[in-house]
Amino acid sequence: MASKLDSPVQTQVAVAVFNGICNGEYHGNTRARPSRTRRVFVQTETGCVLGLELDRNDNAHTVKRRLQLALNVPTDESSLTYGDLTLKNDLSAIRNDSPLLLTRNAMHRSSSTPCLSPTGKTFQQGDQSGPIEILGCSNRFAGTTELVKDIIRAIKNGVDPIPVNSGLGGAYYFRNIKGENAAIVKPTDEEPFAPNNPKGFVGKALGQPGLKHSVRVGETGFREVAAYLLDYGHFANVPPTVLVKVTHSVFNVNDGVNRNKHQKKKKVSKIASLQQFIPHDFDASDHGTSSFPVDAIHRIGILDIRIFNTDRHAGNLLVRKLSGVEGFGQVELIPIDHGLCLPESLEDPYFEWIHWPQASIPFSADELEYIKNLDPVRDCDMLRAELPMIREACLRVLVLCSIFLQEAAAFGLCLAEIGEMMSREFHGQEEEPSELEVVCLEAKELTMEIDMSFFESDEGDNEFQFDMDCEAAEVNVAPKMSGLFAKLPFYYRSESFNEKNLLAQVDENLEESEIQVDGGPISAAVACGHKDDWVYTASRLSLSLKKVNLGEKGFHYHGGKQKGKMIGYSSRMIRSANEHLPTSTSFVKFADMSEEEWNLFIEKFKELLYPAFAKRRSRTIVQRQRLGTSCQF
Ligand SMILES: Nc1ncnc2c1ncn2[C@@H]1O[C@H](COP(=O)(O)OP(=O)(O)OP(=O)(O)O)[C@@H](O)[C@H]1O
Repeated sequence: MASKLDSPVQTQVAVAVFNGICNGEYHGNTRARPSRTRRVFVQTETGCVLGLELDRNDNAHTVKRRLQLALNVPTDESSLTYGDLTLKNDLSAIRNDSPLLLTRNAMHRSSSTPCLSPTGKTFQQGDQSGPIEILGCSNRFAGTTELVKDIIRAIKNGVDPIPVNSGLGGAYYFRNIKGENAAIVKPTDEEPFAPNNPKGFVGKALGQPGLKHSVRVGETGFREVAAYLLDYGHFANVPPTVLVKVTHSVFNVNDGVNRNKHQKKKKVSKIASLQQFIPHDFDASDHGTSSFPVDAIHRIGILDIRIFNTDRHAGNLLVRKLSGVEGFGQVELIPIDHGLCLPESLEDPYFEWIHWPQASIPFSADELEYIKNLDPVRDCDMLRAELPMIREACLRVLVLCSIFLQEAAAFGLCLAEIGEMMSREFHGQEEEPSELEVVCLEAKELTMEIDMSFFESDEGDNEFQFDMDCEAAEVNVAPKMSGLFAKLPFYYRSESFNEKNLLAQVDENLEESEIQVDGGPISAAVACGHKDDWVYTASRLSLSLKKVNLGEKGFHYHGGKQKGKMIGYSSRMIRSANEHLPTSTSFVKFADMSEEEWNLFIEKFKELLYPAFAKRRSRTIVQRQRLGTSCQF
């Protein structure tokens, strides 16, 4: 079959239930769907959305055959994916209203065949379904249904959406019948670097690593929804957010040479996040932060830590002045833009609040209670049910960060300390793993069986691979290691990289390190009740450092693969979906662990946390002593 993939996306055609059009069964949105069918939305890597009804007898092959008709691409040249799953045959895991991604296989992707896009005239018609459809039917979205109805009424009355100028991605204010902003809609194919980004940030296909390497292009939308769903009880004030299929002519479609040619003429359908518009006065970058309530910052910070937010800059905190006598001078904070949370592996997070004084004030009793009651396992189950396309690796980040938060808060660390432990430090061009990452590296080593033959130096590369047992290298290594060692918990550090000395150092440090817990100074070891674990941990130091390459370009962690075998395949096939992510930017990955390894890893992770917290606490005390009393609250 002759593929016509070399034509760029000329129209981003929404084909409502196009199989219905093909077989003459489609009767618009009013058709009662037989219970055995499910509707899915197939999104091509260029952002085109095709509605499709699945019959009970359908399998991946029959679906691809139907897509072949629409897109004129041979079925063996494309893959159909659903979150972590590459659909080979069975479609039973697919839920109603799910978005699937159709991508061309790598060998068929070249600059001369750039796009999967509908070709036949049959498919070049407007969407016959509603202008906005919520994907998923959970009662958690009940509040948003009215909002969507208001917007649909406005659209039908000619109140068009308005493009938002700020931000890097495509975004649109959808309005109510009075012309007031009611929601902000962000199409997934208009994100930064996505094919239809209207602001010039293009160049990647959906599913490829995006602005943040561990968040794929086209996958910020469900993250926005995840943040809302995780914000139980509206604790952090995330505005209601849903995933929608939305059809309108306002959206941007890049068209190669004739960019945006059809933008104003054609209705196109997109998968997008839709978030309630919250009227506000400014954002946190426009205003001094001293008036920001402590509890609002704590609540937003707690959310940011749970979801490992990599994008909490001041522009993503809206500020609303409270009116009335009681509210005079007070403000409300509204956190927005959670598209870069829950990365597939640990990155460098960004927490604007980290140096705000409010973040150094201890958590209140209510906040501690909220943190204690978090249940990451339940959170994952909820997200799997509501957002079945979410990747398992993202859920592992959620679990890890929730545990980290719970243990840190129970230990007595404040928000700023927890945020600092999660943040990387940069020395010149070099990026160092965060304290959290160092703990993860160690926990991973304790979890995995080490194949010593893995440790080989990279020939022809300037990077130095640290080998703790190589005494000859000690003198040279020490200066280079100082950066990492500064980050390592003190029980790891030793001048001579010798296990015996390490243990001695551990004991010495244990004696020296007195920390304040509940008002009284006690030794870190006693406070944590983990002294034996510490000794064990120190004896394993060599293992964790051996996989950290040090060189002029910084640290590179080589985890996951062992010589002669691949470790960590889970039954859910999550690793295969992770292959496109560049390794250089992540020190720690979770996708390459099997269920068993993951569970063991979490156990080890928990064991290692207390000494790391004690170390952080002692650093904080030293910092405060240096700064004097002016910083005390
Ligand atoms: N829920 C909301 N209510 C009111 N205004 C909003 C809301 N969400 C976003 N905005 C406004 O729209 C602008 C762009 O939104 P947003 O920052 O989410 O887009 P973005 O393209 O992801 O931006 P960035 O490049 O900063 O990541 C914001 O600066 C803010 O002014």
